[in-house]
Amino acid sequence: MIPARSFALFAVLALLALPAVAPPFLVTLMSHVGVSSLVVLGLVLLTGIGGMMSFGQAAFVGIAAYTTGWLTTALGWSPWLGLVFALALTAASALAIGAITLRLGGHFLPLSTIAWGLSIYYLFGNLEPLGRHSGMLNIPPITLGPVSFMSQTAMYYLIWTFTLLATLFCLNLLDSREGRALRLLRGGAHLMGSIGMDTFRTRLRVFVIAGILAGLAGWLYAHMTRFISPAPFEVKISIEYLLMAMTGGASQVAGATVGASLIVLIKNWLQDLLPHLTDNPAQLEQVAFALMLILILRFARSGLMPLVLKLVKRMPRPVDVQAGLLPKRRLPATGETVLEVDAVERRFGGLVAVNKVSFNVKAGEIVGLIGPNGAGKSTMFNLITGTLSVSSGTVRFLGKDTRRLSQRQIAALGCARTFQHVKLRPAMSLLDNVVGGTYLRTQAGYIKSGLKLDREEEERARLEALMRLEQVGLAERAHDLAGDLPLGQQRVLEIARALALDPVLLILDEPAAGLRKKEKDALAALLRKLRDDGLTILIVEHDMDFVMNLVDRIVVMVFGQKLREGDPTTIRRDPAVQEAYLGGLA
Ligand SMILES: Nc1ncnc2c1ncn2[C@@H]1O[C@H](COP(=O)(O)OP(=O)(O)OP(=O)(O)O)[C@@H](O)[C@H]1O
Repeated sequence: MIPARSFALFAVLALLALPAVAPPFLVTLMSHVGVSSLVVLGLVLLTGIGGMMSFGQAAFVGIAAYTTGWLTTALGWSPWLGLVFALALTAASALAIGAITLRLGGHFLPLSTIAWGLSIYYLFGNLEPLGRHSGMLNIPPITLGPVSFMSQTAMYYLIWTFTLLATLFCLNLLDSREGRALRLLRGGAHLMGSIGMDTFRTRLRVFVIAGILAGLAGWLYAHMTRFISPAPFEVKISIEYLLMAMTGGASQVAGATVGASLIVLIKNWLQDLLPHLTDNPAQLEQVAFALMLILILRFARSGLMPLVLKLVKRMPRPVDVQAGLLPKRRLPATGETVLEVDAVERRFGGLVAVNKVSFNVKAGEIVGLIGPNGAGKSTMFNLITGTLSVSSGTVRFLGKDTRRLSQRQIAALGCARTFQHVKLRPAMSLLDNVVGGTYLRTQAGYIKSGLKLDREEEERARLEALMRLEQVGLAERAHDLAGDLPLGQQRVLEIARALALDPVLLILDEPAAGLRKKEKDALAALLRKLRDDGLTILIVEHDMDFVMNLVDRIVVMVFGQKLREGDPTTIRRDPAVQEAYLGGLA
């Protein structure tokens, strides 16, 4: 196995040496690979990692190519000014299109990408100043001071400089605060909202980044070929970009270059071969690509990167235990009211899941919310955390009416939660899952992260996560994948992530489910310690021994209504509660 850095260095050196040893046609072909890699890099972020399918990326390549083409030929501007305007226009188009279409769920989003991909393509072919279907000729080469990028070799080096820098930017980004938000997108809006991330904004930002990468490719393409027409920007070419992403391995940054190399080389080989076999080589080429797509979907959904990664040794980055700590919030004094639930009602159509329930939670206490299945406990949690809106009544958290606040705004006030059905990213490490919980306590944005200027803050966030893992007893497995933990331990991992928010109120939905006796005892000891340190805890749990020995106060719900409220001993003896539980508490 080769260390990852040596492998990457070898690949870069091979790219640098290629023009010296390879025939000119291969250099040109590899320039095309570099350009395509940029588009595919955007697709890796957007589709492979973010889970949003786009059949319209070629249109963004076209917007940039036509912008720089027109500015440099019709107005005689410098290609560098062309770059600025090309990227600005692609980013603005992506922002506008994304703002309208990214809220569409399921297959409506990919369908809409086909729609705008087609519209933009037809626009290119019908606008007189853009040369209609004949396109634009005589686009000038890029120059930089005395250097002209007229020759294929010079252009090759320029393209690969941009491609490698963009790859590095994306790698840095994915290992950062916003990159984690992007990697959590597939975990869903509830998971993201619970740790203060904004699903729509994250989707929109990655959509714009993918657009900008396609724009950069378009600018390079226009000044490399020095002629553009609508054909390379149609939906068919967008599908080829998707094929490249899937061939490489859609969730791996390096997969962009691997996939682009393979598909561009195969396409070139087919273009040489097919004219000997048929009178209609273009159509047969489409058939060959369609077949390849089907075979990849059937047999190698993760693409080629898993094979490449088998050759590479990747060590997890150790946590810097010397890094400083993240700022902590001031907790309310013991006894202050943290949560007020007042006559809260939630209806689902005709069903009243929560019916005029009222209770308070004070700072520094552990309150248990119990009741038989279907009593409305999880719904109550969802109302408190903003996952659901109340039908009537009020919820106040730290004195603030939360009815108009989003889930992430409530999380930002200091309300952290775990879920009845665990919401983690199984393919991310325990540490990465927990670092996600520090999102609201850190600030680095996309540019800072991509340029790796976020390291000090990032190390603090990682140390915070390690400390939370230590607190829940999972530090030794920090670099294992979350999906490798048994379900009970995954619940404990969710607690570590919630603690990373530095909350005032911790809301736990069945945290002891799936734990063994010793693990339950350790969890109870941890929760008591957290309470003694000033944290307020609200817990739903079916294990009555666990609850009764842990909590200070209990609220009992039955059929959506509050049945009783009191200390554990009183509640345990209450005949109405015993009846509701069919004797289970006796
Ligand atoms: N999104 C929803 N749409 C329709 N009905 C719902 C929805 N969520 C919950 N319910 C219904 O509301 C009632 C209360 O459900 P809830 O999950 O809050 O109960 P619970 O006390 O948490 O139960 P359990 O202990 O089994 O998790 C149930 O009848 C449930 O079917």
